[in-house]
Amino acid sequence: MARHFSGGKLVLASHNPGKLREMADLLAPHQVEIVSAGAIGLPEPEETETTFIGNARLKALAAARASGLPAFADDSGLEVMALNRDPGIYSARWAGPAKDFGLAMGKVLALLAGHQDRRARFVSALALAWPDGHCDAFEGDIWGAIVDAPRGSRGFGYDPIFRPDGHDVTFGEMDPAQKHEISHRAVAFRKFIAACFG
Ligand SMILES: O=c1nc[nH]c2c1ncn2[C@H]1C[C@H](O)[C@@H](COP(=O)(O)OP(=O)(O)OP(=O)(O)O)O1
Ligand SMILES: [Mg+2]
Repeated sequence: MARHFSGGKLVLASHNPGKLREMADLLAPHQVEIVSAGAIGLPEPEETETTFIGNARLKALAAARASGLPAFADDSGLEVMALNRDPGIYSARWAGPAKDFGLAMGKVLALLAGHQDRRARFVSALALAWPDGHCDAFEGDIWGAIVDAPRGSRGFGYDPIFRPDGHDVTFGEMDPAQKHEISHRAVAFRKFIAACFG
């Protein structure tokens, strides 16, 4: 059984501004007072686990223990089928220390050159952890294709090269409200809300 969140402060254990914005948007309809990990001086932990769920738990638990408050983390990434699911859990690291996603997207496109199979999926693992070490985690995904060149400047990260199945536009071109309806993060978020707020 997942532990219920019954209001009060929640630490958003992420240092990625694009993700923090999406997490805050998704939480907006619920009774939550959010504070970001950066705002209360928490460091960015090293992501040493080998799965999205593992790293989401690690980030949420580190923030909950350090702050004494419940903490919510997302670990996510892009899996490209023809690249043996790379960059996967290394999606942030492919952008290098400068967090240059132009570089990371260029790398994906260069490695995919000549491949027929453009299938890819975004994955999001969300974890809610408590200072006593209790933690619940939820995963969501969305399938799509890698386009030939980046399109659009909305969203963040790899959004301009990912076109979700059933749509003509990339996440970089899509209205943020529509991305919030269908994204990997939205799918995981619905499971989280049903289990922890329902
Ligand atoms: O909706 C998305 N649209 C585009 N790109 C995305 C998305 N979701 C994850 N991604 C890519 C970029 C991100 O940098 C990486 C996650 O890596 P990940 O370690 O979970 O996050 P992060 O290091 O950026 O911030 P933090 O760990 O502080 O939450 O995958
Ligand atoms: Mg990270």
